[in-house]
Amino acid sequence: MSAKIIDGKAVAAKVRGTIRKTVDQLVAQGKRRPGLAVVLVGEDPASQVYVRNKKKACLEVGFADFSYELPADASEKEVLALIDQLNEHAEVDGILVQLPVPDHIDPNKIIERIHPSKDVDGFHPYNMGRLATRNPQLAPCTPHGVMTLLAETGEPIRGKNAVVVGASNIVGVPMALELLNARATVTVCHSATQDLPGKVGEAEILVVGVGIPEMVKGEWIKPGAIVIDVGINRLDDGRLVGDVEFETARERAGWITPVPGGVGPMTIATLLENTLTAYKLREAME
Ligand SMILES: Nc1nc(=O)c2c([nH]1)NC[C@@H]1CN(c3ccc(C(=O)N[C@@H](CCC(=O)O)C(=O)O)cc3)C=[N+]21
Repeated sequence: MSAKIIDGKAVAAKVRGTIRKTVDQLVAQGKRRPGLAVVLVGEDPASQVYVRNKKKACLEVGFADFSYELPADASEKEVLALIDQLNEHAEVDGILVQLPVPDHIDPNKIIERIHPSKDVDGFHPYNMGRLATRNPQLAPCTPHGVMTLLAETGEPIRGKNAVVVGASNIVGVPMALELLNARATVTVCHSATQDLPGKVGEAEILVVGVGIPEMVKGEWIKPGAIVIDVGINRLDDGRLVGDVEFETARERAGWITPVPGGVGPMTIATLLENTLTAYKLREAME
């Protein structure tokens, strides 16, 4: 058996098309465009690529782009002052500070300074709390994008054994909450987990986000499982691979996401969805 491929690039393009239509309608009604501010501190080459992709997607759907590039030695105070300014900015609906930030800046301070109604990353404790209490407003983009990909398979989630490998604030934990809210039975594995292969082997839905190239082996996977690979690892030879050993995993899985072209493009499409949600929230308040 060979798994069906979940084409994240295609699903993301479809989502962008829907957003584009909504924006066109807003503009036709004489309303302003949704606005997204992406803030990059420093010159990390990978971050520069991601930020460029976000700006491109933002313009493609007709959003206004308010982007800022600060030098690597910008102080925490300066970044916080910029966030204060963007929190007040009438035409900015979403604020995203690209992570990681340089070492002299505390990422938690940055995340908590963004007003929750403009927190399109969904990283603020307010938005994480809303997700944890089953009343999500702006949910973290990668896990929410994964839910869109799962919906695309047409396979039910309710009652399934879901295993999340990785327990980070931005992927594993919100992913577990999303799956729990969809009524899966959720196991979260991390670096202290015993018998990872055994746990993975019980997954009917497997989501892996650890940042270790090809760490989950194909032979661990339950035949027919849905495998979602959140990892994006650049190898020394330039190849881009996920956290799952793709070629062996696809022999056993029922569905699988590729890297690249799987979860990555969906994360950006979900960021645009969140920006539109933030716009609607603010417009209703005004
Ligand atoms: N505040 C913040 N929010 C983020 O959402 C955030 C962040 N910081 N820091 C870094 C990570 C990483 N991330 C990606 C988004 C899209 C792709 C993506 O589109 N990848 C393509 C191409 C990858 C490539 O060619 O390098 C793919 O997988 O097909 C990848 C990675 C968002 N992040």
